[in-house]
Amino acid sequence: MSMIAAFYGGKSILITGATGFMGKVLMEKLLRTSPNLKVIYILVRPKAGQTTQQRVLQMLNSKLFEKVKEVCPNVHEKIRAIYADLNQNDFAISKEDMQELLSCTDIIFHCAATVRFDDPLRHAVQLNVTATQQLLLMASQMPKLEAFIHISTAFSNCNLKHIDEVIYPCPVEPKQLIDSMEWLDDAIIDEITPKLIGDRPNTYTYTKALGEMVVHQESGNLNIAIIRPSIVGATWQEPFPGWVDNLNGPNGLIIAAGKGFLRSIRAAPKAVADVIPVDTVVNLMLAVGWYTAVHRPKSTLIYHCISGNLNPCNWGKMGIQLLATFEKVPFERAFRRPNADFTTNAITNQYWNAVSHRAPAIIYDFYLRLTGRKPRMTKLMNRLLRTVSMLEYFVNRSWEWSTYNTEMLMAELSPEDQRVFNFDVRQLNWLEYIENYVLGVKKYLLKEDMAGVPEAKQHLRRLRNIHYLFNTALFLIAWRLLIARSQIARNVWFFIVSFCYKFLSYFRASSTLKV
Ligand SMILES: CCCCCCCCCCCCCCCCCCCCCC(=O)SCCNC(=O)CCNC(=O)[C@H](O)C(C)(C)COP(=O)(O)OP(=O)(O)OC[C@H]1O[C@@H](n2cnc3c(N)ncnc32)[C@H](O)[C@@H]1OP(=O)(O)O
Ligand SMILES: NC(=O)C1=CN([C@@H]2O[C@H](COP(=O)(O)OP(=O)(O)OC[C@H]3O[C@@H](n4cnc5c(N)ncnc54)[C@H](OP(=O)(O)O)[C@@H]3O)[C@@H](O)[C@H]2O)C=CC1
Repeated sequence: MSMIAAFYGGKSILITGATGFMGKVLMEKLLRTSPNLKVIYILVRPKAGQTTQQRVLQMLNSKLFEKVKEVCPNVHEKIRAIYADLNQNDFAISKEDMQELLSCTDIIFHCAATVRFDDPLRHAVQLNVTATQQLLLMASQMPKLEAFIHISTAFSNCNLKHIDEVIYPCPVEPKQLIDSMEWLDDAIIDEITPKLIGDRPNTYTYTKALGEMVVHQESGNLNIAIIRPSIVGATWQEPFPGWVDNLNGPNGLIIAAGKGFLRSIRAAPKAVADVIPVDTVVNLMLAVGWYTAVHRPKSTLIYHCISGNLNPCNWGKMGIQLLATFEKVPFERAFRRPNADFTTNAITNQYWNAVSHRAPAIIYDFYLRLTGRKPRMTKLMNRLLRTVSMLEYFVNRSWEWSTYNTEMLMAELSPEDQRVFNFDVRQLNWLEYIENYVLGVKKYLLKEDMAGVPEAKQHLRRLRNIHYLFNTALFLIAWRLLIARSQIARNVWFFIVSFCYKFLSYFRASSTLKV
């Protein structure tokens, strides 16, 4: 019997960010392995015209939750959605709901965050710092609370090369920053943002670091742990391989590469691609929740959830495997044939962006205009290149994270728990994982049917022929223009033609002699 699964039995668990990528997988695993848990409270806001209840229903009816319904048919009853907006005071939770949360919660998993790299500092501070502070305040009023698990990111200290399982000091006091956000206007905040974030690449990593500092400062008597996952990718094994549901991290780029929009990237092929499957992160979260509540470590432990030091894969290898999979199971209606060129040189990158990305987009828009349709490819390409430029920081560097706490925890688990809550990434086969990842992107993000694969392959063959034709035509035109303008080119041309003629004559003469 799994000790961890038994631990969650009968518990009331509060999850923030449950509608997000990680939150959904966490809920699914909890319900599947501990169907006798008491309740999962989730803080949900209405969104895109849907009420909180509608959102939860839609989520539970998705493919991700199909398996869990077999072991826990009353899954709807186990989840209690609470209207909340983490940007509001007291999260805009009603008095009755707040009372219930305060008196009943046993464990908190704090996953909610803004993960956008370009969020204005005010918004990122509000969600990643102030909301964490408010949640800690709430937690301190929960008499039954056994553990508070805070999800940060391995990149919160990405300005360092080697990162230990400690909280590093921030150049600014989080409380001072929170206070200043109240009286500074947006224009001034935007102006000082680059100075504040310093050598971090964006407001996301900066505010996640501040969030950790707040957790450290306001932990009081709470039993707290911090988990720092690296780049979270599709599921590895559970509930089934390859599940993804948003365009963050590698997902958007896999689509862009598979559809042939993105054919080269400024990235170091040897840099470690520190991707970690979402189910691995969730298994570690649940193990940490159990360990923190049961063993009550004296200080806040930080756990790095990364793949690089145990089972490294690099971007070059990932690119090759992606191409091999696109070959086997291509995405439908590709714009161009997939390709994955890497360069670390900024000028070469500009060149490839112009030739391989912008020029085809302009030509395609010209074709759309000619056929009476609205041009759209240039706009799409500019947006994609902007996204790629924001991710470049993470694909041109490697980091080293120490993993003593994660390894200690692995050793603490019983063999059964090591199996059910497996977070040992050494067992991951990258080639298989990447293949399933691409299949998952195709099925769950692009909603493409496998029946369309032969047609997609046919389409790629057509694109290859168009590519050859286009290149031949371009070469002939360029050559013709050169011959018209340059005596040297003309001489070279006559030399090649006469050489070929002589070669053919010799070949014909020698074959006649043999006869
Ligand atoms: C040559 C080929 C290559 C070969 C292959 C080589 C290997 C390939 C492997 C790949 C290497 C992976 C490197 C990963 C590094 C991750 C590092 C993470 C480190 C930290 C991890 C964390 O701790 S935390 C999670 C990370 N946090 C994000 O990852 C959010 C990012 N994101 C945003 O910060 C905003 O998204 C941003 C971008 C501002 C746009 O902002 P924006 O306002 O312009 O756009 P919006 O987001 O509003 O979206 C507008 C439309 O773009 C669509 N779209 C959104 N994202 C898209 C996307 N990535 N690719 C395409 N399309 C995307 C969206 O679906 C909308 O489509 P529509 O308009 O049709 O609805
Ligand atoms: N994905 C990754 O690669 C990595 C993620 N992380 C961390 O993991 C955690 C989860 O990330 P992930 O699941 O990928 O992120 P998502 O963007 O998928 O989910 C974010 C969640 O936060 C919720 N949220 C955002 N704003 C509010 C608000 N004002 N009120 C209530 N809820 C809100 C979202 O709700 P809604 O659905 O309403 O928008 C959503 O449920 C984050 O803390 C992130 O920093 C760390 C490393 C890597």
